[in-house]
Amino acid sequence: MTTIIDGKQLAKALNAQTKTRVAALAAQGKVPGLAVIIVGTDPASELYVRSKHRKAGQLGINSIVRQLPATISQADLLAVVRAYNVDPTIHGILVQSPLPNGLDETAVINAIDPGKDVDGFHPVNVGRLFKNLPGHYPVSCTPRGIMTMLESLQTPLRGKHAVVVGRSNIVGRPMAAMLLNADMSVTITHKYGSNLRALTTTADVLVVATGVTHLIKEADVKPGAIVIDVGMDRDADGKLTGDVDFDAVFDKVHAISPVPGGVGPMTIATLMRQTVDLCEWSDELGNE
Ligand SMILES: Nc1nc(=O)c2c([nH]1)NC[C@@H]1CN(c3ccc(C(=O)N[C@@H](CCC(=O)O)C(=O)O)cc3)C=[N+]21
Repeated sequence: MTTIIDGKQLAKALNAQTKTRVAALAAQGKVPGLAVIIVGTDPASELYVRSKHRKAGQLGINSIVRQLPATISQADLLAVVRAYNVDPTIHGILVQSPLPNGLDETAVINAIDPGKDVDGFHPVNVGRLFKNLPGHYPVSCTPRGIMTMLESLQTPLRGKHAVVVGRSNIVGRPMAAMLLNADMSVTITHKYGSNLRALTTTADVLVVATGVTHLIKEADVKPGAIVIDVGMDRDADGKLTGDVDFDAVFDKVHAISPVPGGVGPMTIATLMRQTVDLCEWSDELGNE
């Protein structure tokens, strides 16, 4: 029997824990604060930002959405970020990606206080993750949520082989680091890999984040594998689907995450969790 890794259900459980932690902080007079900066009016970005804002409200997190015009200058955008850096009511700052053309996303990420970097995109936090440093720091929410999904299976990861298909800064690279930190052997490839199938068929854990609809078919997976689909693609009918042909691989694998209802809800739940983490850590991180 194949296990469907139900991201919606896992997100619900995680959000319940987060809500309890928010209540405990409230008893100390603390309210976690999240500032979401969105530049321009891209409908998909507005949709994501709205769902984060709604979830934060449900959990008792103080979420501020700051929508700025696409015509804003780089200097003015940096000034907005810096103002949140020194705002004691804000514990997490998120700049919705992608930024409109003409704005330098790297410079904006670099301007975020690493102690308020709720996306885990700042190079200081990326460096900590890649060095597997001890201590408290934020990491990228999608791969952190995927680690929670893998833990829910209660299958030992140590010594097993993970293959990550995708090398983005948001998913592929930090995912590989987290799996390596979990004592797995890790192979990173991407949609240009000419030997893709030779690699993916050796994966005990296969994480696919390419944006290529149904890139992974039945012949591309190892029997009994755990498959995590990070794709958010539209099929010919405009329906949301993943990078894995779910129906084709289903009977062959041990466990698989669906799209929708898999990684997406866990990304948002992990963002909420990490906002509360940053609030709890704020004394030691020196931003209060
Ligand atoms: N600074 C920044 N941080 C982000 O975390 C970030 C970002 N920029 N830019 C865009 C991506 C995308 N993203 C998603 C989160 C949840 C779902 C999600 O919950 N999806 C639902 C389906 C939603 C639908 O039906 O369209 C699901 O998979 O079940 C999707 C996409 C966060 N992102």
